[in-house]
Amino acid sequence: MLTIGIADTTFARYNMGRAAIDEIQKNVSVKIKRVTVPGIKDLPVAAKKLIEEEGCDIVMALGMPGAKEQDKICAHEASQGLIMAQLMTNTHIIEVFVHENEGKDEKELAFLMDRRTREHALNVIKLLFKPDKLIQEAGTGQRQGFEDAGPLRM
Ligand SMILES: Cc1nc2c(=O)[nH]c(=O)nc-2n(C[C@H](O)[C@H](O)[C@H](O)CO)c1C
Repeated sequence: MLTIGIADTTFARYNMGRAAIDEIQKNVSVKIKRVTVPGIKDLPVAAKKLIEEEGCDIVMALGMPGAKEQDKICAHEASQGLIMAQLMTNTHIIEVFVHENEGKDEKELAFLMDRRTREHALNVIKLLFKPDKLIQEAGTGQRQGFEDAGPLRM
C-alpha cells in the first residue's frame, strides 16, 4: 500500500494536516504518516525523513508564512529547502503554503487554508494514482484555494 507523508506546523493558524488527512481518506485507501514541526523552515528535513526513514511515496508540506517581511524571506528559504529535498530524494514534496495576508479576514484565511490544502491533497492523489488526469488538466489554469484562472481565450 502506498504511503503519503503529511508535514505541517504549529506556526500555522489552521490545522492544515487534519484537512489534508481528511481529504485523502475520503478519496483513497493509503497509509498516512504525519509529523508536525514548529515552522516552515523545519519542513524540508521533516519531509526528507518521511521519505527516507518512513518510506513515504510522496509528501505534503503544509505551512503558513506570516505577514511580515522576515516571514516572506523565511518562506523563500523553506521553499528552497523543499526543492532541495525533492531533488535529493527524487520524490515529490507538494508545498502547500498559504500566506497569512492572502485572506482579507480570519474567515477568508481559514477558508483558503482549508480549500488549498484539500485541492492539493487531490493533486497528490492524482500524482500517485491518476497521472493521466493531470495531463487532461494541462493548461487549464487550475488554482488551489480561490477560483481557477481558466484557460486563455483566443
Ligand atoms: C520569521 C519566521 N517566520 C515564520 C513563518 O512565517 N512561518 C513559519 O511557519 N515559521 C516561521 N518561523 C519559524 C521557522 O520556520 C522555524 O520553525 C524556526 O526557525 C526553528 O527552526 C520564523 C522564524
